[in-house]
Amino acid sequence: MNDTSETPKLSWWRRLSNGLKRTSSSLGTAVADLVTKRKLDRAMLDDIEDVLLRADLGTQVAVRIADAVGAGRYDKAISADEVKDVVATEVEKVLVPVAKPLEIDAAKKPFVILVVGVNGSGKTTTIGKLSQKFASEGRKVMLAAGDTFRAAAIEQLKVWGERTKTPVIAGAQGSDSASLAFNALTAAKEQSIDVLLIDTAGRLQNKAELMNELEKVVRVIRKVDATAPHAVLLVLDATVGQNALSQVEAFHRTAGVTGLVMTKLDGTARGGILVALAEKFKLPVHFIGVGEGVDDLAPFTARDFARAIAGIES
Ligand SMILES: Nc1nc2c(ncn2[C@@H]2O[C@H](COP(=O)(O)OP(=O)(O)OP(=O)(O)O)[C@@H](O)[C@H]2O)c(=O)[nH]1
Repeated sequence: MNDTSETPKLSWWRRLSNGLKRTSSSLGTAVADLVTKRKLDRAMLDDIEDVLLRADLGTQVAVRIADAVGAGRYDKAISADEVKDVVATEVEKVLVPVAKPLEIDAAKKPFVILVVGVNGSGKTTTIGKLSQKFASEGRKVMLAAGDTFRAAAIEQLKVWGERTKTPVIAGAQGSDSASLAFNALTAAKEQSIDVLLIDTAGRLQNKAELMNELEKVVRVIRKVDATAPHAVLLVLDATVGQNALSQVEAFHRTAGVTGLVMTKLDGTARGGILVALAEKFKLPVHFIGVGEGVDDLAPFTARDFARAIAGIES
């Protein structure tokens, strides 16, 4: 898939900027169209604000960027590259405080990671990718197929388990996911596992019954280890746009989200939603997914993301 002569950093940059191409090119094209024909005035700044809003960056950030573009530039010609530079600088400022790696505390054995999110957001795929990453760091990993709703999710996790040579604790479809999580954590303790990744069934944030079930999973895990889960990762699908805001609110209230993973940034022109989330919730963003392959999940870095979204080359 990648040119092996490239350094890993460069190949990841290429994957990131390719992944964000739909967002950056619609933003870049719109900006280029706006700035070529006239000198900067209030109307142009309003248009730039609209372009940023369409990329889902959120009102506050869009206004701030438009103000920064305008500062000292009224009645002068401005290039698209200048605007992109301002976008990148301002977006990076919002993202720096949230770009935090997921720290695995080796004193917690196992370090329990609960993975939550709405249906189809990419939880199971993300768990597979993380399992590969942790195993490659020499950690003993175990997976718990807590998405007992969907037979396909259990199978999908087993495939990832085989691929990454990771044990998978699974029950029958329809079995109680809280008791499965309990059994998995007990087994992980017995087997001196370093990281236990628990999958959960996708649930809509406004379905009280399913959200209560998630609370139960957390309560039951704590019977085995009062300090667990040590991380609660909310997996968000970037293509849902503004709906991600209410997902974060509801899952944070129910399960105490400690960090975000945003997937499918390759499939949307609205990748700016990550910036709006960072501005509003200030929750750590650990990883982003820009494809279905095992290498398409990477630690989140503010500068790279900001430059990629602004459409700046390398
Ligand atoms: N393009 C793209 N597709 C992704 C990414 N992450 C996951 N997917 C795809 O999204 C689909 C749903 O992913 P799953 O991992 O099954 O989602 P889930 O959250 O476990 O789904 P439920 O079990 O229904 O809740 C699959 O086809 C994945 O291959 C990504 O970063 N980019």
